[in-house]
Amino acid sequence: MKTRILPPDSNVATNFADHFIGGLMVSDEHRHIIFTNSYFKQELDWEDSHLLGKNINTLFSGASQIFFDTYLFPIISIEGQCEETQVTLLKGNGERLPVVIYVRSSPDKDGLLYWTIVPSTNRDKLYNELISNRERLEAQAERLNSLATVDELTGVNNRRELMRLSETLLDQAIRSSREVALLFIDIDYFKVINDTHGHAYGDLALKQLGKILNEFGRSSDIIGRYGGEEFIIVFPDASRDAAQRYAERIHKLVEKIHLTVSIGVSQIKASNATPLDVLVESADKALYQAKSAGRNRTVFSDNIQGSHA
Ligand SMILES: Nc1nc2c(ncn2[C@@H]2O[C@H](COP(=O)(O)OP(=O)(O)OP(=O)(O)O)[C@@H](O)[C@H]2O)c(=O)[nH]1
Repeated sequence: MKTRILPPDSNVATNFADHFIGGLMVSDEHRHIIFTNSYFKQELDWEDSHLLGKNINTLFSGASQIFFDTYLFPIISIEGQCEETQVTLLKGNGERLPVVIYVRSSPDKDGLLYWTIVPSTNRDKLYNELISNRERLEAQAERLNSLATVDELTGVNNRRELMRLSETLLDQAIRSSREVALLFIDIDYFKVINDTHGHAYGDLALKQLGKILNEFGRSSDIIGRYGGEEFIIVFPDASRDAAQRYAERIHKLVEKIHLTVSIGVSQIKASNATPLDVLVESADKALYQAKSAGRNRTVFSDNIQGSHA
């Protein structure tokens, strides 16, 4: 098949300009418009007679004109072109249209500038879609992360996250010879509450307790649901007195939602590198003592003595 080559004098260049998907324009050394393709008439509502021979400023917003003088023309005079710049074009009917322009000076140094003008509406739309997709994905990732770490019913850390955070806190405390207290909190007679008022009521009680503990703790405290009606709080820099006061405040707060809890407390002292599971086990034993001694009280693991709230 014979290749078809267009003769240099064919009018394909003009046709091409008129079929181009954006505006093509040429301005002279006085910044007067000397050529526009049919896009200006068909899509931008400009008559040739209103543009040809006019200053290019006719076509652009005041802010865009300032931008031309301070950026676009200086760049073109140095680099010969200015690529992909967003400005505001004024349509023949007065509407404003965000466009991206590419401007290139003529290599003949005759002062002519060749302008390509493409509406950026679609580009902006695409960009906004990308942004909102990204935000959606981030929100989903955050939700998944929260599902993996937060106990859905009570809003406190789930058991796995509780243990993970507690291990970290314990490691840091042991390295810096600081004290740590672990409070094992268990609702009293919760089975009776469930049996008397129903499981949904029991759930609500757990939810309220989770909220109270979350609001009560400092940001450095780790609060989590260890199991059914059991919660654990681990907090640093806890002297015995501080842990005692902490537990007493919990007893008081819990009364407000018509519950009582028993609390077992274990501690690590400055130089004593106790592993987390040993700390949990000691607190659990102290909790058992608190239950045996009549509930609604706190017992410390080191002396297994009752102390009424
Ligand atoms: N509503 C509700 N109940 C739960 C949940 N998880 C565990 N429970 C209930 O908690 C109750 C715990 O009962 P027990 O271990 O006998 O303890 P208790 O009745 O609190 O008695 P003491 O701890 O000895 O004071 C059981 O009836 C469980 O079914 C939960 O997510 N929602």
